[in-house]
Amino acid sequence: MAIARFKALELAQSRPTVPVKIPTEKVTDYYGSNTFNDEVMRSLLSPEAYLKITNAIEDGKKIDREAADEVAAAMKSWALSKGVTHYTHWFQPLTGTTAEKHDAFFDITGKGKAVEKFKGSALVQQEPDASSFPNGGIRSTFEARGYTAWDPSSPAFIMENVAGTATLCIPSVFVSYTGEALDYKTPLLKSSELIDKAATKVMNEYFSREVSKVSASVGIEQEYFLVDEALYNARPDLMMSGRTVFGHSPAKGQQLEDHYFGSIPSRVNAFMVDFELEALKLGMPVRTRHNEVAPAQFEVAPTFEEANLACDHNALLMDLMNKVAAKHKMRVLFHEKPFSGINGSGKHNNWSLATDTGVNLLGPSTKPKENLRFLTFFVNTIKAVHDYADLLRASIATAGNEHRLGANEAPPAIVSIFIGTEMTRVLNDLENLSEMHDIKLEKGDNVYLRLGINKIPALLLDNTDRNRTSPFAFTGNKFEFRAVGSSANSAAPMTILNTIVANQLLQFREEVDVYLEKGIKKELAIVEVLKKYVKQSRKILFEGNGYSEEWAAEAAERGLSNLKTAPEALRKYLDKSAIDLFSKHGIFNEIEMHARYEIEIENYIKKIQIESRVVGDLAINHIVSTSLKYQTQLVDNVRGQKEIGIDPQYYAPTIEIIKKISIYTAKINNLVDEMTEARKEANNVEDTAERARLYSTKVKNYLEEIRYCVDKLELIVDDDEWPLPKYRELLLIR
Ligand SMILES: NC(=O)CC[C@H](N)C(=O)O
Repeated sequence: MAIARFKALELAQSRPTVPVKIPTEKVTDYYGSNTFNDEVMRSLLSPEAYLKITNAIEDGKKIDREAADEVAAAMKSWALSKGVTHYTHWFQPLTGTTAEKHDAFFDITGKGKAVEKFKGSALVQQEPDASSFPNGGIRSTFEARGYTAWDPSSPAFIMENVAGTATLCIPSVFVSYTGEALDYKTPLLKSSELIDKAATKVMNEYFSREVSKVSASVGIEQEYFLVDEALYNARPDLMMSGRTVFGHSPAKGQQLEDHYFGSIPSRVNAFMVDFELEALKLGMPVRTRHNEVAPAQFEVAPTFEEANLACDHNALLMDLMNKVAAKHKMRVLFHEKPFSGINGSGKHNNWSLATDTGVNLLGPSTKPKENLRFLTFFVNTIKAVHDYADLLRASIATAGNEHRLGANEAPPAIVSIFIGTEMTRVLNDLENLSEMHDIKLEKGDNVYLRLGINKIPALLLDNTDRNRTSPFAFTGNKFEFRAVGSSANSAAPMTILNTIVANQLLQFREEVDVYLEKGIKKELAIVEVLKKYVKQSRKILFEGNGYSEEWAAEAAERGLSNLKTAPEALRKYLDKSAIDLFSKHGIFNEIEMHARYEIEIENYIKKIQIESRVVGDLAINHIVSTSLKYQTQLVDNVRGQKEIGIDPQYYAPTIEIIKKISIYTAKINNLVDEMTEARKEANNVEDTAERARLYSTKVKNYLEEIRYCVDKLELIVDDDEWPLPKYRELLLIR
């Protein structure tokens, strides 16, 4: 009997729901209580220091040494009062997880006495050894220095550790000794500044002088799977690669559509309540929880926040979920496709632009003037996505997402935009407007009426259609970038989106200004440029089924890219147009672009390499060995039947099973050998792009072929002997 599997099953089934201590106070009383927030700063800092730090938060102004010392002292006393013993610069290196190195607050004086110490200099900058973080060839190991620097715009927070201790975490950027970014946050901050400048200029010149800041906001829906810890531990593939490399689909998967929004199982509910509680204390506005489409799949969604904060919070939330799940004897799977054949997990990024005067620039309005503003930002976003679709595709390209894209409500690899029937009609009307110079305005004429812009209906959110096969969908007052994978750091795609839209807005201004210089009325000039953009961007708009073969053919005809594999997509980072765009705006220099490409491509190779090794090991040690043992039992059985004179027609089917086992096990043995050879061949290739190509084609194909044989054996071999928890067992979470 497959002892480990059945033990795990028994354990999983007998687990009690872990009780959660619910605070007696209201959420509003403890929301953000573990953050060094505005209220805390106001109460602990001198008015001068408070002003300096708020300027730094809002306008990115530098903080002088004196103020930094004061903030550090305040942070320290606040943290100590909450039982914190250590502090760390908390950053997001390009590994995809968060990093922290804890230092104690106490120091030893010359006389050997312990004193509490935390200076402004330690708050502002730290110098971790950077040599073990991915750098894409920027630094050689002998020049290992890297710096982390405090990002005052994201509040410091207290992370409670399982052992009952707590650490003060200071959100930071991470750069190399020579100044290149080695993290996700640095370019995101730069892109936020860029889009602020570009959008504010457009607002000030054409729509409102009052606006002094525009921020990109993001609401990040996080999908994930939960698996019982014992079952997880009995699946080496989950442990090592984050996904199941084998597993026959269960008789009942998601086909009855009875899980989505269904009642949440009690253990899961306790887990959700528990991590949300911690998240709320950390100032994360988590508001929504529900069952997702696939069995054992769930979602958590906070309301939107400023992009940098939203991305920090999402990275922190994932970390928190992992920690809290351990308490509940569960594991969170953030992989994009942990189970084949059912829904994968995305991280839908709901992106918009908001002014400091409280206006959502992607929100349509009933007022004609405001609608022209809405159309300006709406159409410019479409144009940006049209022009730089490949970069958006590159920004979500990973080994995990490659498994997800193209099926089960995840978008395909072709980037297109869905805007719904209402907005399609509005853009059609806009495009069909007569030439601007044909519009003769009489004195007292209403320009909006003449342009037909007054007619845009206020779109009701509920009215907007949904299209789950679209990678980039307008959902009434924001764009939802659905293609982002569930394990991704959102800062990467958001950096790209901010940059391309900012670049587009700057271009828009130049084009409108040409008309203005000719003395043409502002509204007409704006409409004329938007009209042109709609015409130019037509091919990216698609309302139909993104999975259909017709769409792939039509997209090709339209000239849209269909970058099926991650290596093909990542290569777009090295196009001249991409390097020019990012260096022009100071987001990435050429060295950084190459480094990011190298890191992503290496990561891709390593992931497939790990999967391939896991497949090889499991197939031989677990599957083939078990199958052959079972086959021997069948052979003995047939021999016995023969011996006692049973009519051969009755054991002929058993002989068929014996033959099938021989066929599949032999095939697996051969395929595993060939796959190992393919890996060797790929590993010998110096050029990373070519190596990645070999992994994404040759090596990866073997994974599927081997899986096919293993899944067939799963249907034949005695259930009592099957070593790996089956899909129906893994997916049954209570
Ligand atoms: N209901 C949904 O939105 C499903 C989304 C899907 N899980 C994805 O991969 O993105």
